[in-house]
Amino acid sequence: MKQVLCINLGNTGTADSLADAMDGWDVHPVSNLADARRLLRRAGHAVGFVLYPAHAMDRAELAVFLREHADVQWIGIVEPREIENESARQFVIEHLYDYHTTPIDHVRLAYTLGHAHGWARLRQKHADASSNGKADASPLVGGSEAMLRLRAQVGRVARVAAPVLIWGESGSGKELAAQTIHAQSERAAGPFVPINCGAIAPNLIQSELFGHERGAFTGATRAKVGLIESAHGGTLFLDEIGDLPKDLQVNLLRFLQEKTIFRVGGTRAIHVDVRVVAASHVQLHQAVAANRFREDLYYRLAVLPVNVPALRERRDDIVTLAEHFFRLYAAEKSPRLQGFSREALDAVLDHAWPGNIRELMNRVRRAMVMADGRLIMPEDLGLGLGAEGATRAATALDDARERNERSSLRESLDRSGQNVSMAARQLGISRTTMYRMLNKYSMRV
Ligand SMILES: Nc1ncnc2c1ncn2[C@@H]1O[C@H](COP(=O)(O)OP(=O)(O)OP(=O)(O)O)[C@@H](O)[C@H]1O
Repeated sequence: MKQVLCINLGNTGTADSLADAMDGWDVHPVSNLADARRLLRRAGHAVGFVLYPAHAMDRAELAVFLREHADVQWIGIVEPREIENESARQFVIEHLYDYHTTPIDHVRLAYTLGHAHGWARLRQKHADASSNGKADASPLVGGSEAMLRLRAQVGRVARVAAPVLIWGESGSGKELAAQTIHAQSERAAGPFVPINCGAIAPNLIQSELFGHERGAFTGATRAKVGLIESAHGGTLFLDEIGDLPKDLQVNLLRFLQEKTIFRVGGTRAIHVDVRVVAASHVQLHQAVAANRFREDLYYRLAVLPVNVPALRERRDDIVTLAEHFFRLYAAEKSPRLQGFSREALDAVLDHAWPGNIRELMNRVRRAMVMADGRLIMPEDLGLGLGAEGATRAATALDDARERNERSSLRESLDRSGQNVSMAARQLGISRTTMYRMLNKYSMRV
């Protein structure tokens, strides 16, 4: 049965009647956007219903969500009095494939849904064909549906100048997606300047980003161009934007609005022409809700949202990527080593990849050094599956993942003599991610 997502943020009744009346369709109702994201990632719906929300805040969040999932054909259900409203009309025009007013005529709605589904499939085939043709041009390896969608999304946002907000787990490829956006944009000949907002000491971040004038503070013996200025004509990649201290969030917002900066200790406004691509491993709207991130800055940055899926959500890519990294690091291997054994590939497919693509890359590199025969064996990858692998098939994916994550953490800590930095390196994740995971599982070092 074909599946249709139904987003209902607060309206009542209509969603249930849709679920009952749409013969031949499996209607998945959700009442919040976190569930909608989860379901979409899992089922990859081609079409969806959107019940036009009554509250402005819901509408703003929904608009961001719909832009993020513009590959889905959305059909709006709107009350007749709402459609008299210009903002509702604009919403429909910008985000929806079609709309119906209540009371719903289910026969007519079924026609629309059928058309929307056909249209979605046509667009998907077209996107597949064009991204296959350009496969060599994109550094984003992978042929899974999720990856094709990501490549198409990256290509689309590269063509426009608005800010991009990339969300994805640690090591999933956010920076590579940002680099690809830059390389495919008009600014490709300009600089790509990455900044990890979480890695710069709080007392230095202002002058690192905005630069400083000579004598601005003790030790400032000469003027310094900041990272934002050094990206002039190119793209500024603000990684882990959620870690930016709140006082600097104001400065960044001002820069995004006015396109000028002031160096620390300076009085001259300097015009800087950069495109901003930000990334975060935490859902920024949650940081907004918790008052850790400015709402106005969030909406400025999230004009074009891009989701990078976790590796476990695109399992079709795992072997392709493992083989890609094998070729990439071929110079480091012994000439005898030919590739992966069947068992090693099974182990790779069985692993939950908490550290995503970076972990896969590091494990393949490690295995290429450890292997002493013609083929990489499972133990060369250091995945430590064993009994867990056997029981895995019978358990829910999430449970299996949590157990794998725990045991990977424990093993790497044991191997590194409880040294967190070393263990994080072995797992191919950052220290921050490592601490987050230790915290999540209440593990102590
Ligand atoms: N689709 C892909 N194809 C090939 N290589 C990839 C792909 N995605 C990521 N990589 C590689 O995996 C590594 C990790 O990716 P990247 O640094 O972009 O992740 P990230 O999400 O920015 O990580 P972090 O959250 O830790 O900053 C990089 O070496 C990158 O080149």
